[in-house]
Amino acid sequence: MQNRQEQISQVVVTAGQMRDIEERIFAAGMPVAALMEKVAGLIARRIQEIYPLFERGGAGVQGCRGAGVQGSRGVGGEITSSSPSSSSSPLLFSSSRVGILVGPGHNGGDALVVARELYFRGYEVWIYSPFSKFKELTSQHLQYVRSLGIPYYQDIEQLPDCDFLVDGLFGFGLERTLTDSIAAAINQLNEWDKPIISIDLPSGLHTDTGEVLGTAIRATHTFCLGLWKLGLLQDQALDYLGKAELIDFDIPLADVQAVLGDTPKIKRITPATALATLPLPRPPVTHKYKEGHLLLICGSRRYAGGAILTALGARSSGVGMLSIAVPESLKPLLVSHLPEALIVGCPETETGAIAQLQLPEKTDLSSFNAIAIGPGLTKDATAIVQEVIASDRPLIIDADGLNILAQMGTIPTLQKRQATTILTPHTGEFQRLFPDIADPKLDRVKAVREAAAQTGAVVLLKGARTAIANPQGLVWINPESTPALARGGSGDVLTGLLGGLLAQVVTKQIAVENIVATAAWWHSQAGILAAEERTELGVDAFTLTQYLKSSILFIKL
Ligand SMILES: NC(=O)C1=CN([C@@H]2O[C@H](COP(=O)(O)OP(=O)(O)OC[C@H]3O[C@@H](n4cnc5c(N)ncnc54)[C@H](O)[C@@H]3O)[C@@H](O)[C@H]2O)[C@@H](O)CC1
Ligand SMILES: Nc1ncnc2c1ncn2[C@@H]1O[C@H](COP(=O)(O)OP(=O)(O)O)[C@@H](O)[C@H]1O
Ligand SMILES: [K+]
Repeated sequence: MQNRQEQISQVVVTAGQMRDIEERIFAAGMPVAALMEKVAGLIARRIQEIYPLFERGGAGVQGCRGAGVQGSRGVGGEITSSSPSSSSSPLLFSSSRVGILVGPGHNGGDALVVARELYFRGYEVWIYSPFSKFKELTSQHLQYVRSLGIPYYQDIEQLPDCDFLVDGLFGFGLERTLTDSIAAAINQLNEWDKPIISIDLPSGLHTDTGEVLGTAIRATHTFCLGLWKLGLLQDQALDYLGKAELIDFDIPLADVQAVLGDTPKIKRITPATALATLPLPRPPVTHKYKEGHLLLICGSRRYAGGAILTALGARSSGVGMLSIAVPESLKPLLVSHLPEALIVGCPETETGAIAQLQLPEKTDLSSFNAIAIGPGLTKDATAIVQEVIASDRPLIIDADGLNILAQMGTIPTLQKRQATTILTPHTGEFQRLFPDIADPKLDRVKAVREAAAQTGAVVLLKGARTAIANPQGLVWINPESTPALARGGSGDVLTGLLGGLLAQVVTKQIAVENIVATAAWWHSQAGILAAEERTELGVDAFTLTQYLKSSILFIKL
């Protein structure tokens, strides 16, 4: 049984689902005001950790940015206080200065409670809200903070210079495109280039698609409340989120289950979900053919490197046996890079692509637990793509394999397949495969779901937040990655890794989409680790294969 924290960290909700979950909590007796108090208290405490009071005049300066106190646009404040962080000798404190952006709904209410708490902790607090009508609870909080003497501005130009801002303009209640003065204010706030902590989500983002509704706050931190909102896991939102974290406010799992129920779920891949699928530990008594036999079909005279990278990705998976079909002329090259693999040299077309599969004697496609085809093939390798699609083997199709599949007619071709099929397109390949599915850039999760439903395949749509769907509508999203992976060849490595993993576990009653999710997670974690050690510029595809093998990844778990 997974613990609560692990279960909560997998959950992804839409605005509608979040509203229904909250409704259940309120209907069960939790007062709305009490929940707001609790949530905002957690936010205020987290803010104090990230931006502790700026301390002046004593030893051990612990403030976040000295620049905030000098060179200010507006009034700087100084108070003498014995705050919880003071030592026995009285110190002079200069409070950190916070601008609180308040919207008309409960996102604004959360922000006002944060304002009050930070004020009492010694921060210098200013409130900005251009609205004249507020929800009742929000209005009460506004009245109270004003009674405390916290300055309140309706014109953005009047808001004094701050060290950081807290964005409580809109949360999941945003329904319409932002225009006019509020849009202008958001643009102005972004131009100030101050750190901004967004409550729940950066104001202006669509909660489900991550689309920018006119304009949006560019946050440095996003504190997602209670459960991960789907929009925060969509590529188009990433530029706006900064560092995103979940503020868990103890939503009962029973309420989450009651709302999400049996409907297909969207889930975040976590280290625990990835680990559960890895073929570890190995049984003590085993042999190479029991640990999976993968056939890779890849490469051409033109794209020899793609074959090497795919093969190195497969090697990193720990697969028991690796066979690699390449054009005959590439055989010496592959042997020199992967001495342990069985290299199958195949007859070539005039252009140097694989013309047909020529397996060794006593071997046919049924000898393999899985096949991965595509990287570096060129579009001249049509015959072999047709042959493996017609086979009954678990199959991964990538790169030129996908382009050939698109020419064959994606949906009618795949509907005939009985065995497992996995497609791993990037956005361009996806559009060629599925020209009738609405632009995947606008809602990647919806697009990948439709693709899986139409083909009966598991579809992995590559991107900054790779999304994986099975034909029943279950979606996994990879919540962590690095732009260091945006380099030629890193997709080839993923195909090999996934192939090797699939060959090892396909017979173990593990859901195929879980295997795909684990490969995507492993690939990204290796990229993150490599980028930490070598910067985002240091993760070429070959280096990535070295990091895939790093045991640190699994020791971390
Ligand atoms: N009830 C509570 O105590 C809790 C509050 N939470 C907070 O409440 C938020 C949701 O609150 P709400 O449902 O009030 O919604 P929001 O505060 O997100 O925004 C809704 C308000 O904005 C207005 N609005 C929507 N689109 C607009 C536009 N384009 N231009 C101008 N005004 C627009 C609506 O009329 C409404 O007044 C969450 O995001 C979260 O911050 C919860 O997360 C936690 C529990
Ligand atoms: N900005 C990014 N952030 C995280 N991962 C990325 C980013 N851009 C690309 N990737 C990952 O890098 C890989 C690129 O694959 P692909 O486009 O097939 O490249 P290639 O065909 O050159 O190998 C995919 O796994 C993708 O998810
Ligand atoms: K917000």
